[in-house]
Amino acid sequence: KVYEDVSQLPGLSYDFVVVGGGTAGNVVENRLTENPDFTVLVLEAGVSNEGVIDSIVPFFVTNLLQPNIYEWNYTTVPQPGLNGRNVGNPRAHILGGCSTHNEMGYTRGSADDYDRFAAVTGDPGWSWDRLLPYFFKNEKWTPPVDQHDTRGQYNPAVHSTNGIDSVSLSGSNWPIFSRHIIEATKQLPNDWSFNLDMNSGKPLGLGWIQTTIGGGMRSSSATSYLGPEFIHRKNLHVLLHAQVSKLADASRANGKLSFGGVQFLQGGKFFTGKAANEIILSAGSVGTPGILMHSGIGDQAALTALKTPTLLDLPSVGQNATDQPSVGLGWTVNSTQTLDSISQNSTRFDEAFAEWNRSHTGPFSAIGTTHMAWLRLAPEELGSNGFTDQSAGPDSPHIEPGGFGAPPGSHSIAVWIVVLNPLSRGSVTINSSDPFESPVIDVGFLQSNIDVFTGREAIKKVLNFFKAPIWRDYIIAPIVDVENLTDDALDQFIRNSASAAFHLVGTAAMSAKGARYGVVDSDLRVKGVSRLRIIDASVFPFVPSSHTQAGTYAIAERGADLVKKAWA
Ligand SMILES: Cc1cc2nc3c(=O)[nH]c(=O)nc-3n(C[C@H](O)[C@H](O)[C@H](O)COP(=O)(O)OP(=O)(O)OC[C@H]3O[C@@H](n4cnc5c(N)ncnc54)[C@H](O)[C@@H]3O)c2cc1C
Repeated sequence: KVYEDVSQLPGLSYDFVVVGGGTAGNVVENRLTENPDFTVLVLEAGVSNEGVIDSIVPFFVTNLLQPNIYEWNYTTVPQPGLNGRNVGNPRAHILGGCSTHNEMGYTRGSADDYDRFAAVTGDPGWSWDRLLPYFFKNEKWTPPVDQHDTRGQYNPAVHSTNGIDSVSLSGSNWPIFSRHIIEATKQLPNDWSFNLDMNSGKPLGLGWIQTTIGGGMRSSSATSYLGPEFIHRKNLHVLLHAQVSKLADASRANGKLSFGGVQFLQGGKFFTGKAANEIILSAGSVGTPGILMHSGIGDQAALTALKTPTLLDLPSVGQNATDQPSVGLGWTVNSTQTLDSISQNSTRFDEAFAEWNRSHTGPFSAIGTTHMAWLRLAPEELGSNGFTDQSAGPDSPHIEPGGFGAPPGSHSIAVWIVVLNPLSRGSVTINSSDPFESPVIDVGFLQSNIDVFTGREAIKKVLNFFKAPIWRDYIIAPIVDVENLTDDALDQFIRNSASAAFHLVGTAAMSAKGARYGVVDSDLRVKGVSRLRIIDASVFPFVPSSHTQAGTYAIAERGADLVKKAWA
């Protein structure tokens, strides 16, 4: 059951306390409470997702990214690589976490990505082959809401219809634009081959977008893992408006640190949720390292400077922060079949909303993006410029010219270009001993020249894509003309316009047991602490060459299994 007030809870002593009812947290709590003998308390700082229309209607996705109560409203520190600009770093403050406000793209990444996880942790359980069953446990492949013929748009063999979180092809495509896109893959088969399914472990090429949408509505970890068939379990208690300040009741047994509970604030008062078995941090790539540091787990020198007593010197906490820089390009087009024809026209907007209210169909049932593409730079392109390949392997893309179709203005199309495997790293740290102060988020964007080079080559590839003959009568003009810029000018364009893809990971990264770096071991246990695990996107050792929710779900499914087995 979901509770709004701590006084409604039957008590504060549980077998497990999960911090954060977000994307990963809700998977963990669902799977743990499959065992009726386990009691689970979930502490979520944010608000309820019930009835939040901007979260339910896929077309309204960007409304949630404005400063509002559903957001922690973070920005990064000024980024030298972005000529001193800071960029937004949205994090959801609502049940379901970022799965309740993200852009719903469902992309797993490459098999190489996860095989690299297995290699750096020394645990084959994180390899693609061993994680695929966990992707399947999460995914409930669902027909698109318009029931269109999906043959030739995905490969059923790499999907599961038995999971919990709905994934579907778009229920509203833009036929003219889509025809052009697919024709362009035929005209440029070498660089832009068609890929039937980007979620097979081999994502290279261009294919139809898959999204976490079911029946024309967003499927989040809150609507799926806490759906009606689960939320009434007697052993599952989810408390909203409960912001965790730190781990509590520290003790040492056999030289190992452990915590008996979690301190949280609600309605101006502090409480402690007690965990007899384990505490699981699922507060995300910003929240989790912050809670660790405020609990005295982190770099000793930094904690001492803030007069926070160090209980465990673990310098990797908050380091290795990785997000993907992204730039947008747009073109005005010779077509009225563009999103702005709805978003800028109140009559058509009202019609589309009425259709969605009637049947959850029509343009509001989808996000407006039709396709995604995943490309590699040639090894010799990197080598001749003195760079080393940062991708996880030969089937992994370096760049995503994704999000084809979203409009920046009137009768126009846009492409978002993402540098998928940045070499630059940043950090999430604290500069106050007050746990309710915002953490310091530094995404370290474009500090490494290879990241700027990759962005520049990506832009050139996208410009070439729109030179395919099929676009001749469709594209009118670029919104910002970067065609004839020198490389130096293009680099400045990137530094002046890049923002984040919002795929922050790695701030509590896994490493091999015994490694002298990293925050959790390959069983997701915090190194040097007993009965404390981290299960969220912060444990990724590298950002996958994709968006991050599918990987987060798979990690959470396996993480929950590890916990269940430990306490079986
Ligand atoms: C705007 C945006 C768009 C995105 N689009 C996509 C996309 O299209 N496709 C994709 O694959 N990925 C996307 N992502 C990334 C993806 O959604 C995230 O990587 C993933 O959801 C992270 O899951 P998580 O469980 O680690 O954290 P979250 O889902 O953020 O969960 C953390 C939860 O912990 C809570 N919390 C934090 N601190 C505390 C505290 N102290 N006390 C109590 N509770 C706390 C938060 O409120 C939150 O509910 C997007 C992300 C953003 C922000």
